[in-house]
Amino acid sequence: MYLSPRLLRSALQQRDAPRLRRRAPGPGPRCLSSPPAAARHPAFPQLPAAASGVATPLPRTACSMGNGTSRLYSALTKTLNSSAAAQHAEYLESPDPEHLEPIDPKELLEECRAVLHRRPPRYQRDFVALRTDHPSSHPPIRVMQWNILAQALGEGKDNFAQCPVEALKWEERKCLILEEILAYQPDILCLQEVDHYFDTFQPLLSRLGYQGTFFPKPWSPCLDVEHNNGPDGCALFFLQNRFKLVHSANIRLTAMALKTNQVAIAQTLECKESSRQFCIAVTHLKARTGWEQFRSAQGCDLLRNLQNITQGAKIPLIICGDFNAEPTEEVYRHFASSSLNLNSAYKLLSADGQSEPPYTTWKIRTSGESRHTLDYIWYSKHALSVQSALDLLTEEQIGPNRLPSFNYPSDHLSLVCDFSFNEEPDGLS
Ligand SMILES: NC(=O)C1=CN([C@@H]2O[C@H](COP(=O)(O)OP(=O)(O)OC[C@H]3O[C@@H](n4cnc5c(N)ncnc54)[C@H](OP(=O)(O)O)[C@@H]3O)[C@@H](O)[C@H]2O)C=CC1
Ligand SMILES: [Mg+2]
Repeated sequence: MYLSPRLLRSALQQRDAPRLRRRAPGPGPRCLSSPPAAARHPAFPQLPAAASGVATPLPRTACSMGNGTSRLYSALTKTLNSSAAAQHAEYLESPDPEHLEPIDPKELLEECRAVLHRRPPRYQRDFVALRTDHPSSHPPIRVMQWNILAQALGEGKDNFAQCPVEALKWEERKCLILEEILAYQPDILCLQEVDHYFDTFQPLLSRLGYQGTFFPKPWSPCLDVEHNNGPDGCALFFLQNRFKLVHSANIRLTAMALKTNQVAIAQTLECKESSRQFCIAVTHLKARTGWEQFRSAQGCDLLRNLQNITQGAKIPLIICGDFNAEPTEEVYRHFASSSLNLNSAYKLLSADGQSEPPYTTWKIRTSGESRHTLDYIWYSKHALSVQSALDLLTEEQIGPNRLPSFNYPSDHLSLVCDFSFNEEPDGLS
C-alpha cells in the first residue's frame, strides 16, 4: 500500500516517470489547462501545468483518522510509512511549527504524485475564456470554491454506496485535494467541510504563502463520528503576496432570530497591485430537504452581514459557498435579486449565460443517487468581471460510481474563476 523505500527512491529519482505513467492519455481528448498562475504571481514560480495519465487502483487497506484538535501541528499526516520513505516525505510528513520555511509547490506536487502514483488519473479540466467588455491591466484574481468533504463525514456519515472505503483513506485523499489546489493555484481558496485545518491545510498552505482562517461549526456532525479529527468548518485562504487583510469577520448564521449550526467567514482584502479592496466570503448552509426556509433565513442573515461589511455594496463582493440549495430555491432567489447586485459566475459557462451548470455534486448514497447544483460563486456584477471559469467534469469523467472516487476526492466539484476589477464600474458595485 505505502511506497516501499525502493519504490520511493525510484519515484524521487525519476520524478516524471510515475506522473507520466499515472497520466498516460486515456480515451477521449485531453488538453492542458490555461497557463498556470506561475506566470501571474511569484508564489508559484516553478510549478508546471498538470499532465495526465493512468494507474491501477490501490489494494484494500484499513484506514484511520486523527483524534482531535489536541493534535494541532502534530505529525498526524503520516503519508509514507517506512523510515527511509519518511526521510523524503518532507512536506507531507510533519508540519513543524518551528520550521515553517516556504515550500516549493513543485516539490509538494511531486510528493503528492508519488503518494498517488497507483491511483487512476485525475481528469484534466480546462478554463473557458469568457467574453468581457472590461479588459483589465492587472493580473486576475483566481478564486476556488470547494466543499472538500470532511474526512469524518465521508467515512462515518455520508453513506456513499459506491465509493470503496480505501478511496477515502485520508493519507491519500489529502494528496488528491492538495493536487487539485496545486493544479489550479488559486489566489483565494474558499473551503467547506474542513476537518483537517490545523494538522494539514493551515501548515502546508501557509508554507505555500497563504494566510488562512478557520471557523468551525459549533456542533459539527463530525464530532459524532468515532476517531474524528475535530469539528468541520469553513476555511478561507489568500495569498499574502497578493493581498493585505483589512477586516475579518467570523459569522455564526442565524435563522428566525436563532443561532444556527452554520457559519461564514467574510474578509475585506486589499489587492497589493491595484490597491482596490473587495470582500470575500465563504459559507456552508444547512443541508437536506425540508430545510429550505431555514436555508433561506440563513442566506438573508448572510446578506445582511455582507451589506454591513461592504457598507451597502460600496466594496465589491465575492461569495463562495455550498448553499445546499438548487437554483429553484428561495435562498438562491434572494442572492440573485439582492440589492448587492450579485451574479452567479458559473451561469456564464452556459450558452445563454442564464443557466447554472447541471450539477456541482454527484454521489450515490445508500438512499439513492443524488445529482444537484448546490455550489456557487456569487460576485458583484457591476464592479467585477469573470474572465474565465474552470469547466466541470463530464458525466463520463465522473464515472458510473459517481463521487467521491479514486481519482476525485470529494462529492462536490471545485469551482474556479478568474476575476478582474472593472476599470470603470457601472456606478454600482
Ligand atoms: N450534540 C448536539 O447537541 C448537536 C449535534 N448536532 C449534530 O449535527 C448534525 C446536524 O448538523 P447540521 O450542521 O445541521 O448538519 P447538516 O444537516 O447541515 O449536514 C451536515 C453534513 O451532512 C451532509 N449531508 C447532507 N445530506 C446528507 C445525507 N442525506 N446523509 C448524510 N450526510 C448528509 C452534508 O454534506 P453536504 O453539505 O455536502 O450535502 C453536511 O456536511 C446532527 O445530525 C447531529 O449529528 C447538531 C446540533 C446539536
Ligand atoms: Mg458533505
